[in-house]
Amino acid sequence: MDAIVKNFPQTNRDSDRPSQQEAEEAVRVLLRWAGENPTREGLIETPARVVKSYRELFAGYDMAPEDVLGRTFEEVAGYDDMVLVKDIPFFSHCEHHVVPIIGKAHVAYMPDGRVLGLSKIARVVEIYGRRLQTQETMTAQIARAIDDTLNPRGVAVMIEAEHMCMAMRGVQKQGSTTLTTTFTGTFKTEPADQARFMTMVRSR
Ligand SMILES: Nc1nc2c(ncn2[C@@H]2O[C@H](COP(=O)(O)OP(=O)(O)OP(=O)(O)O)[C@@H](O)[C@H]2O)c(=O)[nH]1
Ligand SMILES: [Zn+2]
Repeated sequence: MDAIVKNFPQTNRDSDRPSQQEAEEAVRVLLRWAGENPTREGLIETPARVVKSYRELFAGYDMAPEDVLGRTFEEVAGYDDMVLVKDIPFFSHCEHHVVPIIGKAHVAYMPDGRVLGLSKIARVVEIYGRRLQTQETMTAQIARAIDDTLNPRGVAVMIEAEHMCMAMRGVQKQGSTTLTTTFTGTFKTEPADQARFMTMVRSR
């Protein structure tokens, strides 16, 4: 088993993937399941468009967080306080219904000599967002990826999101927000650091 599959068990190798033709046929079956006629003019190209958009919406299976987190900087004039990137918007899909999750991630860490390029934090959110998810898993995965690659003194991740599977179907509650947090290191052991993270996330 290669390292990527071991560390990121959701990651599917190309050899496990069905052919484009098989994927398009599956879309035709679902269109028929929904009550449609996939041979009508407006739907002829739809299976090809859907499978193409799946590669984009689920592009996170082809990316590994350690690739984007590998590059770090040490020259920060001794800066060793919290770095927080907040309000990172993301779209994901819930693994139960394959329906969108729409939310924002707030990600902070306490550097230990090294810092990350700021865009790399947003890229990690992208990688995990573009997979089938539960919000809890995604929150923990972002924290763990930064912890493992940067070895900071602590990581704090908060995600706030609306689950369309709760809004458009099922219980049909629009506008409810789910909040999840993962704290490691100093954010876990020092209540003051955790409180400062919360205050900074909430400040406008
Ligand atoms: N914990 C957690 N649950 C989620 C997430 N996304 C969706 N769910 C829930 O997953 C559950 C799946 O429940 P099931 O009873 O197996 O499926 P269901 O019959 O479609 O459930 P309903 O949504 O209640 O109609 C639902 O309660 C969803 O709200 C998530 O990110 N985290
Ligand atoms: Zn769902």
